[in-house]
Amino acid sequence: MEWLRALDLSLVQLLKTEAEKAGQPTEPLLLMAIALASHQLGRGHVCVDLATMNRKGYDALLSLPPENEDAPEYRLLPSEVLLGVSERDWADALANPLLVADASDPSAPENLPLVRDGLRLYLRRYWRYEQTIASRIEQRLARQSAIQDADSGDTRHLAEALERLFGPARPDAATDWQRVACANAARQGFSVITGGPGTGKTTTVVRLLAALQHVAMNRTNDSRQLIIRLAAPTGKAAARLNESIAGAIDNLDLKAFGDGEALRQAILTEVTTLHRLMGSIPGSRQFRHNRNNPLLLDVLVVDEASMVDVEMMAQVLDALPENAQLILLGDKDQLASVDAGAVLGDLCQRAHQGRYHASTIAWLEKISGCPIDRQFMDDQGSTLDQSITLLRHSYRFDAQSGIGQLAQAVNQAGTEDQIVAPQAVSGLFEEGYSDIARVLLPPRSAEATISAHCIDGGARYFQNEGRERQTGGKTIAPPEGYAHYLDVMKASAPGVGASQEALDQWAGGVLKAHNQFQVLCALRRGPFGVEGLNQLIAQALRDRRLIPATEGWYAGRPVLVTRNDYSVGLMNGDIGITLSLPVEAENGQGVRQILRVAFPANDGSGRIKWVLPSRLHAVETVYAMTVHKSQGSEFIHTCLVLPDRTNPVLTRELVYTGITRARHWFSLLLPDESVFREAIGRGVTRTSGLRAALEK
Ligand SMILES: Nc1ncnc2c1ncn2[C@@H]1O[C@H](COP(=O)(O)OP(=O)(O)OP(=O)(O)O)[C@@H](O)[C@H]1O
Repeated sequence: MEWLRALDLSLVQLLKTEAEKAGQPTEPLLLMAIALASHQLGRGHVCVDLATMNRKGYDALLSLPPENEDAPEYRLLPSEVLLGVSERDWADALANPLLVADASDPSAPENLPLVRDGLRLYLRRYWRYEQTIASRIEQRLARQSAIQDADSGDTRHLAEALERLFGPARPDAATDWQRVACANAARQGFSVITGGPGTGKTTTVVRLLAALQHVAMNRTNDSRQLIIRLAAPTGKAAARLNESIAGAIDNLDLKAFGDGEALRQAILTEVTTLHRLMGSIPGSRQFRHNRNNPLLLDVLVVDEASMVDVEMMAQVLDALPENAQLILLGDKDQLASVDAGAVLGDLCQRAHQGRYHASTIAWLEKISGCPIDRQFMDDQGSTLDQSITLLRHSYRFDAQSGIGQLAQAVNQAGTEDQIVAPQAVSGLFEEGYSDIARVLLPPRSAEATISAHCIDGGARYFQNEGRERQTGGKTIAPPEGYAHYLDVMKASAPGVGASQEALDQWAGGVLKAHNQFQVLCALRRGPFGVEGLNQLIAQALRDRRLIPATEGWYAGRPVLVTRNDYSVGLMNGDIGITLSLPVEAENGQGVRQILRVAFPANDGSGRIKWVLPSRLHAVETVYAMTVHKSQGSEFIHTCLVLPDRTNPVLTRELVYTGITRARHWFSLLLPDESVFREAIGRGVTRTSGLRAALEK
């Protein structure tokens, strides 16, 4: 069983030895279950659901074969090894009191390495994370707030704030889900606001914060300003939110509030990363803030929550003060976290159905002033369902936007009810949208086609070569490729003795130009993976003399930080560009060039952080990056390259996440159309018991 990792096998060996030492024999089937639980964790599943083991398609759920293009043909796949093993057999094998605790048995020891819940088998640590998340969310949902009483002073102030922020109520108009989301999130200690790109999550949260501050600052007996903190899982996502929040706060019309400017100041908040917020301790999985040392805040907003794994989510929930409010923002349809769990996806599984109780609808209609269609009513809905609001209208992508249409169609393709057939999604590329293009790579000249596209942006593949495109009254510049930032870098390079300000301005311009284009791909290895594409694109740039013919560090090299590095203040996912600065030679004769890597400071200030290449230990060249790594980022022109063969990594969520990284242009490069169709027909199912735990 070559598909098991060394890590899985050593865990099995360790537990087998321990059990044998204690005189408890271990059944081969139990060892297999442990190996599978460990293997699945490595693939992002919080546990293994043994009840699904013999089902068709299980090998794919196990992500087999793995993404390595050269993966050997396995002699025996799990479905073959386990042929004929029944649920009864698994249940018998798990009955091992030395290794496996039964979650339904309150007297089971709390130090056993494994926990079973029915036929779901967990490594204990992950079981604990899931339980912590479920119980902390439940506690928050059970807490009554004054706002839930429709006649309280707080509720009157909330309705008043919504009216001032959104205008007079219009019970005859279509539902304004942003307004409903504000009301819904304000009424409880835990809430989720989810929606696709441009549906107004940031706009909504800024209004929500203004409404919450207005309520808090107008309490008669305990008036005070709330301590609000905003956080995102990566530095890049935090930086993007910092920018969009600052813009949304500036644009907020607060004239209707007597104390408008004070309110604006009260919601001005810097976005930080979750790691910084929690106080990471070098070399430890623990944070300074935990249950015994809670965070000092009243409201915590976590953006890009789809990227938060179970471990981080459990630690954040544990460190929240009891009375604080937690608001998760994110796109439920995006790829889940790199590490185990799919918390946002699990929580929002039924978001599109609403499932609001009649009492919830009555309250929301009264406070928000918006009518809510009865199709969203269901008295059988869970308490969790009441806390979730889905924003359903994209303000960024209108009906003319191919990116918006494509993202929506991909999302709906291959779902149980097959709203859109995968073929119909491919058909969108032929329907005359000006912002999307598909390039079928000819087998003999695939490399040359990719190279040319990445250098000049492939405007020729877009309608009217991408010229004179108007959106929202603005003209959009045609799509660029990597030649653009390299041109900007050379054309605006400062001379010797340039001031720090001039250098920063130059670097800022180059970084902005670099953000015009990014190649994304699904895999790491192979000619269509990060490694192959990085080499191909770098070579093409060298051949055109756009970058020097040197390996290692050179002017123009874009790098991606792959690990948080607190000593230089860089976070996983940060992108910097290597620049060559002219300095006077020490002997005063002539000029020499020194290399520095310029990163955006990522604090919304627009400042530049200059780092010596030798101080960067975990970076890689980033002409191409995986879609996974691109989460939380956005590029003006995003180019997604798919491989020539299908692979379990290629899923609907991956394609959707890739498309939604594009702001104005999206191009899809692929050797084989069927790979795209198969990818969007395959959804990611991450096994977890979170939803079940919350609905018990
Ligand atoms: N109610 C609205 N009316 C008009 N324009 C709006 C409204 N809500 C949002 N917008 C505009 O739509 C764009 C996207 O909004 P916003 O950035 O809040 O969305 P988002 O969901 O946070 O996007 P992202 O995909 O970046 O996460 C912005 O330009 C914003 O000004």
